[in-house]
Order: sequence, then structure tokens, then C-alpha cells
Amino acid sequence: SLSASRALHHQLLDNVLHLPLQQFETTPVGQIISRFTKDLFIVDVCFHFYLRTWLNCTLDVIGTILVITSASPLFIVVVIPLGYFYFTVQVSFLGNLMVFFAALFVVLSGNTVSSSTVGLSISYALNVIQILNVWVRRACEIETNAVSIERICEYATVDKEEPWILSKRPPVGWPDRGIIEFVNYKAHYRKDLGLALNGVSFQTQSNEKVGIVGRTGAGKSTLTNCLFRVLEGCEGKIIIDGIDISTIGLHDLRGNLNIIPQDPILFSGTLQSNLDPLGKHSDFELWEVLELCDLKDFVQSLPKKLLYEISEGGENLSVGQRQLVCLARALLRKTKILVLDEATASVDMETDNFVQSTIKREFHNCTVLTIAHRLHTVMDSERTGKCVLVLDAGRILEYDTPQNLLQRKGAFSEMVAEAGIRR
Ligand SMILES: Nc1ncnc2c1ncn2[C@@H]1O[C@H](COP(=O)(O)OP(=O)(O)OP(=O)(O)O)[C@@H](O)[C@H]1O
Repeated sequence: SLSASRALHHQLLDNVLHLPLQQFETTPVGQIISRFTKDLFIVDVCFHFYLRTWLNCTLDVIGTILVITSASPLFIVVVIPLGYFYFTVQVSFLGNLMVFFAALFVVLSGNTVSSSTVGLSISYALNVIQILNVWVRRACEIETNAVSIERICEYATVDKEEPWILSKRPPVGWPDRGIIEFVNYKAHYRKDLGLALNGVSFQTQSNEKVGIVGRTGAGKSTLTNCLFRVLEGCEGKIIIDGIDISTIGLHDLRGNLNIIPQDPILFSGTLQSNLDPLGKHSDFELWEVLELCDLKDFVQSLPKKLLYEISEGGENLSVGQRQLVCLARALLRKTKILVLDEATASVDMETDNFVQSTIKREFHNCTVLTIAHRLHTVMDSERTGKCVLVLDAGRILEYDTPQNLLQRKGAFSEMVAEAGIRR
């Protein structure tokens, strides 16, 4: 039972980790948690208990019948009809039947069987009733609880993400130039929804810093989702350093890209496991990046230093510190391509400036795509904006340096004027 339960847990975990984004959007998170808690508890503990009691009862019934029939073979005449009625009629009715058959048996066998055998047979027969009662109850409970197993197995039949690893693997060190090319790329979140990216084509240079701007719903986050293949495109392709990313496994792709998300995401566990979840880096490297992120003094003042316990979602750190931990994490796994989803309201200007200047310094030889929610970020070419990509309704409107775009007086220039930014 335990090994079956372990196998079900592994299967469930594997299936959930392979679910595509859309599945998480349409499935309430409580439902997924309930599979891992309530349903697995039933499989782990209850199912095992009911099954064991049910088997015990079955053996008890067989044993009792054997004892009765060996003491008085005639009694089988009573036990078999009782068993039959037990399965076909209501239990309460059975009690009356039992009394009737037992009396009939005593009358019929009174002259031929000894009174002690009759007594023994009747007491055993009464016992069978109780055991069968439990037996039926347990059988019902097993059937009810089997629904939990069905629910756990349900996830095996839903659509999965593409494989994590494929036979075609990118060469070690890929991507080494950081050239990203979108070729007429189209994507939608669901078939019944319109295109969120509608024929996007552009190419970055090696080590280029690109600011992506656009109004709400223009497709900025979708572009990132497509780059990480969280959302698969329906037409076109994305090529990174000569490799069409749809031809390699998801782990090979995502493991070679870097992202600093808008909301700093931390997990419950030690600070060390948050910085380096796969345990690939030495303590020396961890302290080095903490220093770069201005966190060294803070971590040194903590009681357990690198082993400081971070609570769920990083709640025992300030939002700014969380952002810095995310920056440190990105610095540790430095890859040629970084996507920076610019923090908006949650971080103070000072931390934001510090993050931006650290990125500029430490990722100067990387391609950085910045989703710029605030226009002044890309206006300041000292920060990110060597090049600005303007999106609108899933299409690229403009792609040039901020200076050129301002001169052209197109969509970007309009947005800048609307935002009231002084040049
Ligand atoms: N998970 C989703 N499911 C369905 N449609 C979505 C989903 N996410 C985004 N969209 C749609 O895709 C389009 C592009 O959205 P996207 O989030 O990429 O815009 P954005 O430019 O990042 O906006 P914002 O600046 O507000 O974050 C919008 O029309 C949006 O409604």
C-alpha cells in the first residue's frame, strides 16, 4: 500500500510539474493542493486501513464458515442463504432472517446434533453477521475513497508541456553570442482568443540592451513567455544563436536563459537554497554575489548567515531585499541572455536604481531585454535603452534607438509626450 501510494505521489508530482501555463490558469490552485493533501492522505492512511480491515473481515468470514461447517455440516444450509441475502437485501432485514434461520436450524437439527455443537454454530453464525456488517461498510468506504485515486490519476490525462530534454541538445556554452531573432512569430493563449503576438519579427545584436515598451496589454510579457516557451507559438519561430528554440528541450532552453521577474520570488528554505537551488556554487561565490548586491553586511548580521531561514514567499525580508536576492540569484547563474521584468511599485527608487546600475555593470557583455513599464527607464540610455522595441496589440510598431524614435514622432514619441516626460 505504501509503495503504491509513493508511486501515485511521484506520478502526480511529475504530472503537475509538466502542466502547461494554461492548465494552472484554468485550475484553481486549491484543487491542486487538495490532490497533494487530502487525496494523498486518503491514499496514504485511510485506504490502507480500510483495505486491511476489509481483508481481515474476509478472512474472518471464511474462517468462521469453515469452523461452523466442520462442526456441523448441516449448518451450511443456513450460512449460504444468509450470505446470499446479505448481498441482495437490506442489512436490517438480515437480522430478522438470521433469527428465523437459527431457530429453524435448532428445530431441524435438535435430535441429530449435540446441543453444544448447535450452540457453537449459532454463536459463530451471529459473529459472521457482525463481521459481514463491517465487511460491507469497508467495501463501501474503499469504493468511496477510490475516487481520490481517480482524481490523482486525472492529471495523467491532461495536456503536458513539451519534453524537458530532447535528443537534440544545444552545445555546451550555448548561447555564446546572445543574438535573439523572432521570425514572424504568432502566439495566442487559447484557440478561442485572439493573437497576443501577431507576426513579431526582430533581431537583437550580440550584447545589445533592448527596452520593450507598449501600453497595457500590448504583448510585452507575452514576448517573454514565448522566449521561455511558457507559451508556445502557433506560427513562426524564435532563434537564439542559430538554434530554433522549439527544437530543443525546455530545460535546455530555460536553463540557459536568465530572468529577474517583476515580483521577487523566494521560497521557504535557507537563504543559500534560495540563491543556489541546485547547490552548484561554493560559499565563496555566494558571498561574492551578495557583496555585489549590497547584501553582504545584512547577511553577516543574520543569526545563521547563509543558513538563515526564509519564510514562505520571503515574507521575513523587505521587498527591496527580496529584489536584491533575486538579483544575486541571477548574477550567480550568469548567462548570455537576461530578461529583466522591471519592478514597478513594489521597490523604492533607491533599490531600483541600485539594481539597474548593478545589472548595467555586471551584464555589460550580455544581451538584456528589459520590459520597461516606466518610460523614463528607456529614455535614459545610460540605463537600458540602447534600443527600444515598441509593441502595440501584439505587433511591433517601432524598433530603434530612443533618440531616433523621438525624432520620428511616431508611437513612442506620443507615449513619451503623454507620460509628460521631459527630454
Ligand atoms: N494568461 C492569459 N490568458 C489569456 N490572455 C492573456 C493572458 N495573458 C495575457 N493575455 C492577453 O494577451 C495580450 C497581451 O498581454 P500581455 O500581458 O503580454 O501585455 P503587457 O504588454 O505585458 O501588459 P502589461 O504592461 O499590462 O503587463 C492581452 O490582450 C492580454 O489580455
